Amino acid sequence: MIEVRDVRKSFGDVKALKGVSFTARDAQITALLGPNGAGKTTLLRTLVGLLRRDAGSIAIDGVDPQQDPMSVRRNIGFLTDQFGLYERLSTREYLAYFGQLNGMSKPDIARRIDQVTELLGMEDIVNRRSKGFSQGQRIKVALARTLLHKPRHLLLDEPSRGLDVMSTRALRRALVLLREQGCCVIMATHVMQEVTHLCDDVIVIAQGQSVAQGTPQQLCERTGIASLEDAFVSLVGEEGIVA
Ligand SMILES: Nc1ncnc2c1ncn2[C@@H]1O[C@H](COP(=O)(O)OP(=O)(O)OP(=O)(O)O)[C@@H](O)[C@H]1O
Repeated sequence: MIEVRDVRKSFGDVKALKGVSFTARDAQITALLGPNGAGKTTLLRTLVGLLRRDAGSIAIDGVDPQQDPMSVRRNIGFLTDQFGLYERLSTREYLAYFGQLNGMSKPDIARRIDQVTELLGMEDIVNRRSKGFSQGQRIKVALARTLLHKPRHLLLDEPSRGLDVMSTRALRRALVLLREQGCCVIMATHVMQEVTHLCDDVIVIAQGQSVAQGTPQQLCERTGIASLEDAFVSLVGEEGIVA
């Protein structure tokens, strides 16, 4: 479970987070919805302890990532917008390296590489070096790395960008499986269809503030609007300004 209370973060004069609060539960996929520049990436980076918050509290299964970053990172998979692939390593070598960093045994690593390769349909690239990989291929490798150690918490920053239809479906299947296994998934996305079909809970963030949380249906009921996309626009205002 991830609990966030009144988290604030500025970069100089830019107030990226101005008070974000929510709870993301285990065995749920929680969408983080917000306009460009709303603070989603900043929030995710703060949750894993890559950025220091200025104020507020964060508890990941009760642990503050600022107090104990290593223990939090062992239990988290984080897909960022920067994939950080090593071009001279094959996908298999790259995944094995991260498996070792996460303290997995060799047989475990070999088994999991086979599983994520099948899950994400990566058979064609698992033995290729990543130099020259397409955007979709790069994101698959990064996703595989994120899933390899079966993290208790999964934070995904726009995971389906650049994926083709088959890969998007594979990603959704992988997330549903993780949810069944009790994983707490938070996913920043702009794809409303993904939210409607996949997500149990939605956090709406605008201008650095959390403005609403609920199931897609609850957000529609709250705004009196049938479509989630229109409800979202109503909640954040046409210009991304909180209604
Ligand atoms: N390192 C930084 N230095 C200065 N400003 C930053 C930095 N990182 C983020 N910001 C600013 O903080 C605000 C929130 O940015 P963030 O990337 O978190 O938004 P986002 O919701 O992820 O946006 P998008 O949907 O466009 O990816 C923006 O105004 C951005 O310009």
